[in-house]
Amino acid sequence: MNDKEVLEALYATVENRRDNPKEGSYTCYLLDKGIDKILKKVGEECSETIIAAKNDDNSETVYEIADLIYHLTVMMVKLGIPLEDVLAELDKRSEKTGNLKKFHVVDKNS
Ligand SMILES: N=c1c2ncn([C@@H]3O[C@H](COP(=O)(O)OP(=O)(O)OP(=O)(O)O)[C@@H](O)[C@H]3O)c2ncn1[C@@H]1O[C@H](COP(=O)(O)O)[C@@H](O)[C@H]1O
Repeated sequence: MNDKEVLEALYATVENRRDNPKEGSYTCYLLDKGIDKILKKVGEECSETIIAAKNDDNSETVYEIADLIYHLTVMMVKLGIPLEDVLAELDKRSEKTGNLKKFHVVDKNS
């Protein structure tokens, strides 16, 4: 899977848990608890990411960023925010500053 597909697969999994609840699923547990619980988890994972980054522990920081992205994805699904909206917003900013050209980045996702 390329980077974009990884995010799309995660988003689709969370939507699937919402539409087809599964016994023992942590995602279902969070979605059932509601938006306040999900936002609390986003806050916690954000703080844990900051602590790991401050400790100069890149492997722990990567782990915490992944936790944060997962909880943000649950939040997006709960709020009905499509992944495409976030990707489009990032893409718009990238076009504005010409990032791909400026840094000679090869866009492997296109
Ligand atoms: N990416 C994740 C992911 N990242 C973190 N977590 C869970 O997030 C939880 C966070 O742990 P914490 O210690 O902070 O929280 P806790 O004390 O267990 O629970 P709380 O009472 O604080 O909510 C752990 O249970 C992790 O397993 C995730 N759970 C699921 N996914 C993805 O969602 C898919 C479906 O998972 P289920 O919904 O569990 O089937 C998985 O295949 C993954 O792709």
